[in-house]
Amino acid sequence: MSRAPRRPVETAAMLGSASTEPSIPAAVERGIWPNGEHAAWTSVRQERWEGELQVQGEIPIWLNGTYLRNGPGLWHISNYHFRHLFDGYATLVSLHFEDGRLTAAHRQVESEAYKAAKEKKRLCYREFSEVPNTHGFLSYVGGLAGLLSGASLTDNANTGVIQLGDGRVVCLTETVKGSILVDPKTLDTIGRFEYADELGGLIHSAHPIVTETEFLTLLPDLVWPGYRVVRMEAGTNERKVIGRVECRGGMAPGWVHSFPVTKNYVVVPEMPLRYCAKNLLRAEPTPLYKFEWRPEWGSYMHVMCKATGTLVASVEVPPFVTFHFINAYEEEDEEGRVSAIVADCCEHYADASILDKLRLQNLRSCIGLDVLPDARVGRFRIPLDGSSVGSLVCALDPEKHGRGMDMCSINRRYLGRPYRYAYACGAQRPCNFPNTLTKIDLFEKTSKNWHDEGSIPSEPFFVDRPGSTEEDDGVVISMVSGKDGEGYALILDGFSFEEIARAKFPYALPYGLHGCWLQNK
Ligand SMILES: CC(=O)/C=C/C=C(C)/C=C/C1=C(C)CCCC1(C)C
Ligand SMILES: CC(/C=C/C=O)=C\C=C\C=O
Ligand SMILES: [Fe+2]
Repeated sequence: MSRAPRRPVETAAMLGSASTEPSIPAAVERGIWPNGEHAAWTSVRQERWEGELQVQGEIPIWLNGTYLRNGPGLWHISNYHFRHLFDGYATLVSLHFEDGRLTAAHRQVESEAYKAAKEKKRLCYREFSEVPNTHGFLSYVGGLAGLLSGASLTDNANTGVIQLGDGRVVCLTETVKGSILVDPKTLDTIGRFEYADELGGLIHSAHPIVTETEFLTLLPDLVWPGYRVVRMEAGTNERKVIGRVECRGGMAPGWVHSFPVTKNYVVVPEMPLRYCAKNLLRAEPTPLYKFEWRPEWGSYMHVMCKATGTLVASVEVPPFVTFHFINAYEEEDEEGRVSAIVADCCEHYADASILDKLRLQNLRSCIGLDVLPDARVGRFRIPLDGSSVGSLVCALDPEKHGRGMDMCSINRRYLGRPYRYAYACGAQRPCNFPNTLTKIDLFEKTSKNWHDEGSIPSEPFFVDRPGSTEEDDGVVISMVSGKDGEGYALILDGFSFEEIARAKFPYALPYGLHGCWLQNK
């Protein structure tokens, strides 16, 4: 049984084309998108492009380096259209700043999944919600074996991009095999990042914590429900286990898209949104995809000492749903002993329906409708005094960011330390997706917001000014998909949150997820 295409073939000639000149259909130039779609949710026009951008305003002369952003930018193969935002093949975008000038480029990441789809003109690996066609019992068994061995899992590294302490640049997703080395100058795919250890594991957190000295991540264990906390020293490919956390509740670990750290501790969240074996095996997606909602299994925060692997706390907390932790830090009592950990996240009021709201059909068809579920800065307090319960509250009035918020960054120098400012996408309602950029002041409990009607900005990424001493002394970079088929790189001042420069791309780029900054040495 072959699947019927869900939507008519799009105009964008994509798989296979490698032209460096943008070819923009006349209708798109006039701002009319095929099927009335927004550029944010329309597949990237071509495999690659690079060129200099004209800058309006002024790029600070100190901003010297490259901002890389990854995301799922291609949502169809031939005439087969993917369902979910997270299914798209990875599109890597770069903005290279030098002496006030800006050159940009984008290029598809050449994962095995992408190359096979291009060659065979069909889906060949399991993506976030898509499963390749199977026929009959034997292929069901084959599918099961492929899932258990990891052979059928995608390596489509579409979630983020990081720079390791030794300078290597890696695109990542939730599957371990989807760790792909790229050349940040050419955006060429170099090849798979091979972990030189025996840890195995098919999935990991999409958001490792990366510093100059180490890479920390979580490997969820679906067989013996728990998480291994692992560390890879900069300059090596070898992960070593720091320790293991057993799940407190239920038969499967919770989804760990991200996790927070403090100076001395790794925090392992155990969400009620759990991996689900039955849903992993299904060919057709459920509203919670590979997961299930199990609040009765409890919600927990575990705290592990980074140096020793000792579990120092494991507390029950109210149910929560988060993709992204913002930051965490240690609180001390009068004697200077660490008495609690504060961990902040983009929290969706324990409502997992946000996952299904990220279906492309919903994103494309509900523009302007107020269907974005509420979200807040959720602040956990995890006591380290032996208490069994932690708390979760709003860190500020969610109205300050339009009751929507996700896709956050901070000044990286404050990672794991007390901090004041978070940058995120927020909401100006009515909307079906975050459509503003917000700077949140967690001391004053206020915000500054940027909005361009009809536009969808991607994650605001804070870059600090070399030599700065104030936390918000720097710029915030975002890439914006405009409503009329235009797209631009946007630079906001970190302190005032006012626009200081923008530079138009030759054509709008789709929405992207996470980025990193590579400082020119
Ligand atoms: C883009 C993003 O934020 C998340 C992507 C998640 C992916 C690609 C998850 C893939 C998975 C499979 C292909 C099977 C196993 C489970 C799971 C990790 C959800
Ligand atoms: C786009 C997104 C999650 C991305 C994961 O990497 C969440 C958006 C939430 C909307 O409020
Ligand atoms: Fe993410």
